[in-house]
Formats: sequence, structure tokens, C-alpha cells
Amino acid sequence: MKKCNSLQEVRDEIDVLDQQLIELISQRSHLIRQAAAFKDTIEDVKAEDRIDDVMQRARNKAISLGINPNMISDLFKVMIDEMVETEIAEFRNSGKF
Ligand SMILES: O=C(O)C(=O)C[C@]1(C(=O)O)C=C[C@@H](O)C=C1
Repeated sequence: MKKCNSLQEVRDEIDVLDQQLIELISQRSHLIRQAAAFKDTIEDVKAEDRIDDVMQRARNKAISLGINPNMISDLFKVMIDEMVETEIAEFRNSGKF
């Protein structure tokens, strides 16, 4: 991690990371839309076991990096809840439901 020499430099670095985070979330969101095409039922779309795996992996990664796993769980919950809704809408629009 870069050592910054001023508050402005810290903020500039944060701004860059925030943009990258949003780009990554956007990429994830586009993949979710594709996932619906490979599913046959609403249970497949919800994929509760997969959500548990994703959440556990995210928590483990947070712990390994020394950040609060509960914060990551909260962020992922908001993100995945929204993406599941998107995927359900995509699934319905595909006419399979
Ligand atoms: O892995 C899937 O089946 C997905 O559709 C992706 C994803 C996710 O956000 O990671 C989204 C919806 C499902 O509830 C499970 C996981």
C-alpha cells in the first residue's frame, strides 16, 4: 500500500479506489444478468447455498486482510440482495417463469 504524504493524496487515492470498486460491482452486476439464462427454476435463481458460499468466502478474505468481516458481510448482503432481485427480473423477462 502506497505511503501518502498529505490528506489530499490520501483522498485522491481513495477516489481512485472508489471508482475501481464501482467498476468491479458493475462487472459483477452484468455477470448476474447472464446467470439467469443458465437457470431453469426460481430456486435455481435464488441459489441459497451459493450465496452462503459467497458470503463465507468474502468473510474469510476480510479476516485474512485484517478488516472487519461483519462490514464485508453487510456490504455483500446489500449487493447480493439487489443482484438477486435483478436476476429474478431477468429470469421473469426471459419467459421461463
Ligand atoms: O451463482 C449464481 O448462481 C448467481 O446467480 C450469482 C449470485 C451472486 O450474486 O453471487 C446471485 C444470485 C444467486 O442467489 C446466487 C449467487
